[in-house]
Amino acid sequence: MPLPELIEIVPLSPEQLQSFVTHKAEIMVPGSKSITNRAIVLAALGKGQVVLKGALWSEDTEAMVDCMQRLGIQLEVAVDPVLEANRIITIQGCNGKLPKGGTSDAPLELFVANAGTAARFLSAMVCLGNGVYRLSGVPRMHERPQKELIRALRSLGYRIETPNDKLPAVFYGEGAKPGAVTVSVEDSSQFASALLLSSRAGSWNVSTPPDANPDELPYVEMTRELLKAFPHEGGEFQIEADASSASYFHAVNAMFPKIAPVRVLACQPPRTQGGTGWQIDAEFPRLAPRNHKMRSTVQRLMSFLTGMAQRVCSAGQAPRVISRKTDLGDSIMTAITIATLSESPFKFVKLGVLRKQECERVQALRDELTKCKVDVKEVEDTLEVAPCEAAIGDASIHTYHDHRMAMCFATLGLAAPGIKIEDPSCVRKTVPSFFQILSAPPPRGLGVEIWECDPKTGGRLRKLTASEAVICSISTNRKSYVQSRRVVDAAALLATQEEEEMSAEQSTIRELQGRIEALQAKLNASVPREEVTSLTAQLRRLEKQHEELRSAYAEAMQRAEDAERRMEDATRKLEDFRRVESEKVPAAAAPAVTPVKEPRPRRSRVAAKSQPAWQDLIGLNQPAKRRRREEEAKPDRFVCNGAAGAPPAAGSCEGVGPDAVRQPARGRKPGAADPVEAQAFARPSAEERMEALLAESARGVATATAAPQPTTLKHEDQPRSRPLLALPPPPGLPSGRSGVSPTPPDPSPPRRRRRRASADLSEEATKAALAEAEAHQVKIQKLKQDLEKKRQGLQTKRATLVSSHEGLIKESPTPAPAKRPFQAPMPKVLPKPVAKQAAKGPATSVDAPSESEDSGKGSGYCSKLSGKN
Ligand SMILES: O=C(O)C1=C[C@@H](OP(=O)(O)O)[C@@H](O)[C@H](O)C1
Repeated sequence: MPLPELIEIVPLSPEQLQSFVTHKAEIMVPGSKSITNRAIVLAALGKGQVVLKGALWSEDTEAMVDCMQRLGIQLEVAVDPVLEANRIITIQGCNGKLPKGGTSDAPLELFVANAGTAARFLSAMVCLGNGVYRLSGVPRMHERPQKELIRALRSLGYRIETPNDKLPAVFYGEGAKPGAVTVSVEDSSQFASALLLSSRAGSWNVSTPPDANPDELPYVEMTRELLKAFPHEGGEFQIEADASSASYFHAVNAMFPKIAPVRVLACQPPRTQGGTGWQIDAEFPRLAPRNHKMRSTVQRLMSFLTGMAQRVCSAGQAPRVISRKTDLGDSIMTAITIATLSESPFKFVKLGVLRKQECERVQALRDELTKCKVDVKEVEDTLEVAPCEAAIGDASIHTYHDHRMAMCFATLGLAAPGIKIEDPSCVRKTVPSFFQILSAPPPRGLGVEIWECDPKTGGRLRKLTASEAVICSISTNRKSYVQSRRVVDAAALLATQEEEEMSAEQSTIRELQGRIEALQAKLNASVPREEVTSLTAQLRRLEKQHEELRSAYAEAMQRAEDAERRMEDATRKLEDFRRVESEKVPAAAAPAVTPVKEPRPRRSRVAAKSQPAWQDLIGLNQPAKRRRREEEAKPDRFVCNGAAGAPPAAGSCEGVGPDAVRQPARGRKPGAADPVEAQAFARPSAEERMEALLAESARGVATATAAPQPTTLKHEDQPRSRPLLALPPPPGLPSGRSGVSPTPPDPSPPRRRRRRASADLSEEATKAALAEAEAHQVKIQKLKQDLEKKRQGLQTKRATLVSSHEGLIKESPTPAPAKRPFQAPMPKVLPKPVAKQAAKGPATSVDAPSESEDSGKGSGYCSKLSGKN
């Protein structure tokens, strides 16, 4: 049964503390994880049978034992009568020859959970095997460094396959390969330890870089010392209690120094006090920050005097510095957690490796201590902790699956109230019995009150008994161990399979993405950006000019129509005048002829509009027009004396038409005999007035046709010889306007032509403008054709690329990309409308014009290209 999700540690009460004055808690710390896992490797590679006593039984050592069994190493796990938390492990050495190995198709799977020692030590060891091995762990283990070790092993000639120099990785066991190797310990000292542990069997000469300070390599030193002390040919080996695990109980003494409630049993003293010195953390009791408020009077007086002396010497209290490299190992986390209880500030330095361990420990410590209102600062790889001014505690501690985070803060909770530990079961990694020791009644434990809390509200639910505080995953015999392993294995296998599937999917996705990017790049490269841009700009310019011409043309037409209207008015007036004049002719002089107007198909205004003569409209053919009008005014036949249909008699009315009517008036000299006539002739003659009106309308036409020309037009450049009206009309004008025949020869006399000089000029201008418009249009057509060709080429390319991309998508076995509808890669450089069309998909390709194109509404690039503008 695992521990509850959230527990609260109740600080030791004054009564509890008082009870420890007379009866200290006597705590046995389980075996060292580091030594246990080293000893298992050494025993497995050795010759005879080795019995390991006091071996730690925790997640990390279980992982190692399990891997050994998978490798075919004969191994027995038995209860250790000395300490429930330990085991006696009997191992039959394989003499450097691993019995089992997999194939490249089915490598032998080794799952190391989050055990750094198992991961590193086994990486080196399996290279000595015979076959293929695949090492994997929990996700965090796959993030932890492995690169330098893999590099070193490769340099010795071993084959290792890993995409990122981390786990999971496949190792090819090729037996011993004598050679020398230097390995850096910057990321982890375990790299050097791993090589050293297998160095005897592999005939490797392992060294650390010459500049590496041996004092900074306590764990490598531990390995070297073990190599010397281990019974490689068989025998018994006693594993020391774990000094790092002991640090939590020594910390209780440091927090309550006056009472020092705990006696920590079976732990090696520091080397200076006759200990083996294998474990750097044996130094913890000496270096641990002490809670000054809880010190005895003598201790406080001593501390006061020391502080005074320090203040006098350094004008301020210098922080105490503790280094992760030379002073403490894993137990530095314990020191950091309780440092705030000391009266002096602390500076913990060289913490870089902590960032790459079970979690990012520097940040984790900083964040969780800050939650507890501890004044802690992270400066590069240093944590600076100030003495607490106010009360600390009252926080729910996130443990990041890190056993040491849980144990450090639970320890702090014995002095600081309101500390709750999330996921306390994570202590199973190295001290599964940790909370059992805390809660067990003295002298086997500290009798600490532990509450199960509601994970949501944080409220207390119930007090745990000591037996409930045990993590039951600890198996007591081989059988239960095997059973528990099966469960763990199944879960691990599932996790590994899932991970493999995921990574396979991810790599397929990555591959596809790469191919898409390559295709996109290819597509981008195939589009001649500059050319398209300049052609588009040119086209826009020409379209603008064309537009200007069109509006100028329309304006000119409007003015011409106005002029024509005025001309018609003038003609009407003239005719009226003539009628009046003719009525004045004496009846005798006038032949008795009544002009009968035959109905003739006269051009209606509407008809005239639909079929106008261009010259008529702008007044260039006024004489012709006038003749036509006069022609129309002429009676087709004359009725003499009321006899319709008979030709007039010779001498009387034969051949007499309107001219005959006019003749008398013309022949007469305007004189004063007739006052009415005199008055009439005092005014300008009809002809003169007609002339004036014509001139006026011609002026109007001239002004109209001299409509503003686009400044860009070069008049002289335009081909003048081309018949003006053969041009297609500018777009937007009624088509009838363009249907007129070429200009007939001008029948007007030279005098009239002179009068029409300005009109002629404007005709020239109009001709030139239209010729220029036509030239532009030809140019535009040409450009459009070019563009169309290019665009079609690009469309074809794009279609090819898209279809090949779709092919790729179809090829892909993964459902992931298929879930997302494929977005055809947009040729970014295409002009907007093309891009729009491309986005619509292949259905609106160039070959199948879009609806908007058909309906003529398309203002897009394609509709323009297909000449619908
Ligand atoms: O060699 C060992 O047994 C260990 C080395 C240290 O790791 P790094 O060298 O990776 O810091 C230590 O933190 C770990 O708990 C045990």
